[in-house]
Amino acid sequence: MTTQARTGGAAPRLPAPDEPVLDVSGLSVRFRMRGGRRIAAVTDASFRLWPGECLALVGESGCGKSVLASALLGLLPANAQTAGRALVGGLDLLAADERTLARTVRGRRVGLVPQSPAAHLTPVRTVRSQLQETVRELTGARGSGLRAKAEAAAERAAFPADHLDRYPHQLSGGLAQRAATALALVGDAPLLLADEPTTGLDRDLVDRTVDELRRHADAGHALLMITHDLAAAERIADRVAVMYAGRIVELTDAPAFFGEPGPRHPYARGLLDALPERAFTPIPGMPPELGALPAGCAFAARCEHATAACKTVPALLDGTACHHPQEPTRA
Ligand SMILES: Nc1ncnc2c1ncn2[C@@H]1O[C@H](COP(=O)(O)OP(=O)(O)OP(=O)(O)O)[C@@H](O)[C@H]1O
Ligand code: NI
Repeated sequence: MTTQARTGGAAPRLPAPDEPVLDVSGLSVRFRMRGGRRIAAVTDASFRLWPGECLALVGESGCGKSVLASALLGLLPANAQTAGRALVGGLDLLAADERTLARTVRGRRVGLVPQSPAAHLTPVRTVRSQLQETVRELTGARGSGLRAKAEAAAERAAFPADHLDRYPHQLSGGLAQRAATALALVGDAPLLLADEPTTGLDRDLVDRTVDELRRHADAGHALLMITHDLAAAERIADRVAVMYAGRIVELTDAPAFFGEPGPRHPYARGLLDALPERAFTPIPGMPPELGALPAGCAFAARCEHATAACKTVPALLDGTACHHPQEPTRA
């Protein structure tokens, strides 16, 4: 499915600096499976995103990051059930019907750099043609302005001009990624969701893409950046949200997270300590199945600090959902 809207008109204005661009509360997503099994992909996520802010959403593969983003765009499959609220400019994205999502949300209020760009590009059309169509739909540009705007969009995402006449199957993963980023920036949506926007790029291009996304945020847009790449997160983010088994377990300022005093949730500490440039010590054990979550804290089975208290689910208090938040001890 294309994530760009299909009708003409100007992009919505950016909200005032004192209004959140996105206000998510109690967002949960369940997948109903055959045999009555339910997968708890996202549970009770609450956060706000402000104009000009980048929030990096990090966590191991399968913890629910992409499902959270898909829920905001109404892109979940039919067996998904959502609960909670996600307000953008007064509209609850979780309650909006498909027509509203297609006409006013995707590409306009909320842009998406999808996790699998190749699957989101139209296979039978060149990158130039897709960019021009998106520019026409989302900005109303016509005639010669169209070509120039499409080329400028490509340039912003470091997509080489001499590859614009290629078809998606003629692109490497990294080039498809950049084409998807270019498409996502066109509508100038107040909120941009970037799901692993640097996958398949070498370090220079990671930095270039991240810096372009940072400029996009600095221009007043809100950016939710989903990534495995903690170095990229450190480079771009104002705040960091750590997800574990479908829940946000830590939500804190990026400098405090990556520097001093460091994360307070033992899982978040473990994520950082697993980095080669840090302790290079992986967290022992595996995350639980989202179809069979334990009662209580989902991290307890892997946590050296776990006690009987961890048999209940900890609330997110002061940015950490843990019964034993770690106090700063780093040297
Ligand atoms: N359509 C679906 N039906 C059932 N389960 C699903 C569906 N889509 C996703 N899931 C499950 O939801 C969980 C969260 O998936 P999600 O794609 O959000 O993970 P992620 O954090 O984005 O991982 P990655 O970093 O690998 O992209 C996974 O356990 C996944 O198997
Ligand atoms: Ni994902």
